[in-house]
Amino acid sequence: MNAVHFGAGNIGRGFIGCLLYESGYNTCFVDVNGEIVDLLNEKKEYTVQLANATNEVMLVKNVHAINSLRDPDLVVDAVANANLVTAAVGPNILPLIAGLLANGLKKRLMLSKEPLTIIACENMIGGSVFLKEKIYEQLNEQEKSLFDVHFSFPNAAVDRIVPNQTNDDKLAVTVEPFYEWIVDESEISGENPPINGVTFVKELQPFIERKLFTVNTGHAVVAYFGYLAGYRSMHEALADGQIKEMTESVLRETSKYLTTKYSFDEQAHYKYVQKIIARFANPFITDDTTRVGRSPMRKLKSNDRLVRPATQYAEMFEETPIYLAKGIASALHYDYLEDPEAQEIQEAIQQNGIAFAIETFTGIKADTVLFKTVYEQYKEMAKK
Ligand SMILES: NC(=O)c1ccc[n+]([C@@H]2O[C@H](COP(=O)([O-])OP(=O)(O)OC[C@H]3O[C@@H](n4cnc5c(N)ncnc54)[C@H](O)[C@@H]3O)[C@@H](O)[C@H]2O)c1
Ligand SMILES: O=P(O)(O)OC[C@@H](O)[C@@H](O)[C@H](O)[C@H](O)CO
Repeated sequence: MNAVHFGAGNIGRGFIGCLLYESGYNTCFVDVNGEIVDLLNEKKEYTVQLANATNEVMLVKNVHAINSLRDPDLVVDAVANANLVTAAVGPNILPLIAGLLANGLKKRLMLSKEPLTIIACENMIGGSVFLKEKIYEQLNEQEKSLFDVHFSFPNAAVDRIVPNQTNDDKLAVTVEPFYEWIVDESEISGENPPINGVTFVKELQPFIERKLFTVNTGHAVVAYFGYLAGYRSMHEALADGQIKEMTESVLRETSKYLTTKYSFDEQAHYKYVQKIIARFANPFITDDTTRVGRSPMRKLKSNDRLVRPATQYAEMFEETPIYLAKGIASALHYDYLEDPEAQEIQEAIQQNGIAFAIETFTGIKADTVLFKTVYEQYKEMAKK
């Protein structure tokens, strides 16, 4: 079985590649990082080490790679011959891989009538459907109808903390032991693709919201509160009692929203939250506040981890989630020089003021109490 995976980065090698190998696939990574591509082609294997007391190391074999900038035609051929396509490139990059995927899938239709599943493994709601939309922008009506018959794009939720890597071996990845990959099988035509470790569900929404608004909301606020307090590592940030307490308060707000909306058992959800906070504090992992806080424009979007639970909470309970508002305000303060999105936000604030920035980046309506609270929290933080 052949798998093509776009993005040979942290989650690509450290999670998806690992499960694909264990499931018996030959995996072709597609990436624009020439060094990683060349190393994968030279070694044809890499290691994944668990960040726990065992330090267990797994060898991932049967891999090679294509540099999509250098050899786009090879990518088209690889997609045409694939039994499964996955991606973990980041939501902002999905539109950039859509063209090659469209060409690969068109070519595949000439070679095979077998159904094919394409899964975007990104931290976003509706990632695979978003990729599908970007691919369909490149098709005529007849091609769209054929794609509808042969290809499915089930949304997914992926969870495993994989920090930026600092190993001497550039291919080696250290990952937390925990993982979860949930795929919406209601969107799959034909058989579910055989992937060890994947949970197929009939309705993804509760799972992706639970993951995004617990793991990623909690992670993001530790990163932003931590960065503003001068911490560069997630450990330092979490060791600060005030930040830990504020993070727990944020997660109490998302828990109230999630358990009400999806009727989750409150005790079971509380345990889920505690487990996640313990994962953030895993002493065997070193993670940076600037990795976790990366791309604040993306993280502040109305459908993402900060604003969506806040607006939903405000609507559902007719009360303002004060700690989520603090989290949003802290993301608006995030000014890391090496993050272009952080710089864009800071420039917008300098040129047009914070009210403009809140409206522009979060989409929160100016006449709401939530807007006013974010505004006040931003000003309050600026005094410190
Ligand atoms: N790292 C984690 O803990 C984690 C966990 C769950 C989900 N995710 C999600 O997985 C996705 C990737 O995150 P990551 O941490 O692996 O990031 P990463 O930066 O380590 O990996 C992204 C990879 O995509 C490659 N890339 C960039 N442009 C490309 C293009 N045009 N074509 C092909 N490849 C391209 C990059 O070179 C890089 O190797 C994100 O959506 C992230 O939210 C990450
Ligand atoms: O990847 P991002 O930028 O959406 O979010 C940063 C981290 O919160 C994220 O990568 C987590 O480590 C991951 O989602 C854990 O499953």
